[in-house]
Amino acid sequence: AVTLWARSPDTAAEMAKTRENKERLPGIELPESVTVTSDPEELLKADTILLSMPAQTVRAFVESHRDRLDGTTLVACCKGIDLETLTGAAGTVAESLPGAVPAVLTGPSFAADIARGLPTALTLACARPEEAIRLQESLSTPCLRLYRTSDVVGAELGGALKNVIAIACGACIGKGYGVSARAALMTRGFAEMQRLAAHRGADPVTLMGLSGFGDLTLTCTSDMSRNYRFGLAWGAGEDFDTSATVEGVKTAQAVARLSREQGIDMPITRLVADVVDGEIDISDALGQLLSRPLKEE
Ligand SMILES: NC(=O)C1=CN([C@@H]2O[C@H](COP(=O)(O)OP(=O)(O)OC[C@H]3O[C@@H](n4cnc5c(N)ncnc54)[C@H](OP(=O)(O)O)[C@@H]3O)[C@@H](O)[C@H]2O)C=CC1
Ligand SMILES: O=C(CO)COP(=O)(O)O
Repeated sequence: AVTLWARSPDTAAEMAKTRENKERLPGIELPESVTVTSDPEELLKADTILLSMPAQTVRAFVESHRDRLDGTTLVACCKGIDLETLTGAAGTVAESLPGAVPAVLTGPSFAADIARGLPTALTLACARPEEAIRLQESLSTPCLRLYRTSDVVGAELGGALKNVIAIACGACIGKGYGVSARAALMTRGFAEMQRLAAHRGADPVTLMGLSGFGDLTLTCTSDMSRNYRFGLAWGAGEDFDTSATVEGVKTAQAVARLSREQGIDMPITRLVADVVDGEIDISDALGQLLSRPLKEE
């Protein structure tokens, strides 16, 4: 049985009545088998909980429901790095809930595509082999093919870091710099992702898979992506809906801090953070990238 827990009783009641989330996923009917609730005690009944919320909200959520979540398998579906602790959601779960099993579900996928039953392939990461197999089997469907890895750190970082590069790519296109420049940003952005992941002990192979290269490709080239669209609007000097979840903004700030503190070369990510912080504009950021000393690839 699947239960959809919403934090707001009004939202849960509306979804239970209309079988739709008009704000978040309009036009998609909830399957009959899904029960909707806002009762936190329902969390106690679950053997597996998928955390589908913005990355910056996970820590407070986990802490406020600590007693209801400890001992459960928690699958992080969010893609971001916590601005205060500089960890991803699985890292937050591991630190806050010693009895829980952290896992990650990530990879190239728009919610609207999955909800429509379009074919999708994702990465399921869990350090415990038996639990990884259980999750892979129970979350796969005829349209949703899950690949398995034990590299939680690598899977989590790929999904978080690509959002920052997607903002840069959107800005590049929005500013009119062209698709060749975007290909350069994607490739050199991927090099930054690999560098940080290696520093964190991730397997480079994970980054080359769905959760890294796969999601980078999707997010940097599709205007279904909020991170990419945010960058597009930024580059074009247009307004963007501030209520939209654009994970790459805070993740850029978090990762820029991490790269400075740990001495990891991540020029694109740092410049996205500088532009977010209003320290430089996009043309200056490009100028800085192009004027760096020439080096080996
Ligand atoms: N949308 C997509 O296509 C994909 C999204 N993701 C990732 O999933 C994560 C969530 O994104 P998405 O669902 O699109 O974002 P949305 O902004 O559409 O929805 C956020 C959800 O989180 C809930 N929420 C917000 N704050 C809290 C909180 N403090 N405690 C509990 N629940 C909260 C919201 O509830 P409420 O409605 O009450 O505000 C809502 O249900 C992000 O990290 C994103 O990168 C990953 C792959 C695809
Ligand atoms: O992660 C995603 C696609 O895999 C969703 O991207 P956005 O959060 O940029 O919309």
